[in-house]
Amino acid sequence: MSLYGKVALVTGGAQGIGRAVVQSLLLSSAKVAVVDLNKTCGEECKTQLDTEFGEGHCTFIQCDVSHGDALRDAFQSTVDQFGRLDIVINNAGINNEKNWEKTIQVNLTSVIKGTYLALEHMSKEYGKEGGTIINVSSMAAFMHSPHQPVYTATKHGVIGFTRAMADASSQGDYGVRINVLCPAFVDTPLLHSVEQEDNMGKFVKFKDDFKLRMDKFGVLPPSLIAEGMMRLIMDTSLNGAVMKITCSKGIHFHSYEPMSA
Ligand SMILES: NC(=O)C1=CN([C@@H]2O[C@H](COP(=O)(O)OP(=O)(O)OC[C@H]3O[C@@H](n4cnc5c(N)ncnc54)[C@H](O)[C@@H]3O)[C@@H](O)[C@H]2O)C=CC1
Ligand SMILES: CCCCCC(=O)CC\C=C/C=C/C=C/[C@@H](O)[C@@H](O)CCCC(=O)O
Repeated sequence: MSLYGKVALVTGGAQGIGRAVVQSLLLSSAKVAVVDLNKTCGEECKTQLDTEFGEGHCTFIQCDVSHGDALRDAFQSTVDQFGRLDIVINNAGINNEKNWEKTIQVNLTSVIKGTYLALEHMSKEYGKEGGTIINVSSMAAFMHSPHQPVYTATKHGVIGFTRAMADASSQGDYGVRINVLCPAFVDTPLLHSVEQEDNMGKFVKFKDDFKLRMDKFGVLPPSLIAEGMMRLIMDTSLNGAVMKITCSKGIHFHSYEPMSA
């Protein structure tokens, strides 16, 4: 299915998982706003994508997603440049147990803010045409470990928030599908931050345990996460889905017990 005429916004889109998703969106003919803190990486990314896809298909907006007004401006700038918004990927994330308050701001608060801003631009509640939102969590929300307590907490939070918002969307007739994606270990720069005391603080001493888990469970290519993301975007039957991507089971979904009294 083509995404011709659709406009996407990807936070943390300049490298890693976000960069792979941007590539897939452009290959499907969507227009894409790459929203990222890293100016150098973002500008390099745009130059490469302009060369590959031609100018005018993507834009780079430098923005710290944890600054609420800046994130609001990034959404507005996307709509100003491309005329509409249909797909929002709240992907930007960090792994910092030392500055754990920042980890909560980037990984959870900004995902909530990004979801609310997406709804302002896409929900029928606001007179808009509908759309789809994907929030990025992690398998860390299902398999906790001693080296990332706050990171793990934020990823649990992303799942709970997304599932509740998906119900709000269906019951409130927002016309917006809201799903969550949980990758296992992925080969990106973030994965290497686990070795650094600056990121992990006192939990850095558990890095060998982390590496053992990586050896045991394997490391996924970012392209497979992009493939899962495209499935969540294209499959219009999905709302409130929790997609997991692991080496052992590939792309699959978590199933929950039905709600009981
Ligand atoms: N790499 C992995 O093994 C896994 C990653 N994830 C999640 O996937 C998402 C993407 O991670 P990766 O691509 O691995 O990381 P990465 O570090 O390779 O890329 C993250 C991107 O987000 C940007 N970013 C960071 N803080 C930002 C901020 N405040 N405002 C705007 N942009 C910001 C960075 O500049 C970077 O371009 C994160 O939410 C992460 O928690 C989930 C499971 C596994
Ligand atoms: C240093 C920051 C990077 C953050 C890394 C993560 O977010 C990593 C995710 C953590 C755990 C991954 C576990 C993977 C397990 C699977 O391969 C599988 O064995 C689990 C199967 C369970 C299932 O799919 O239901």
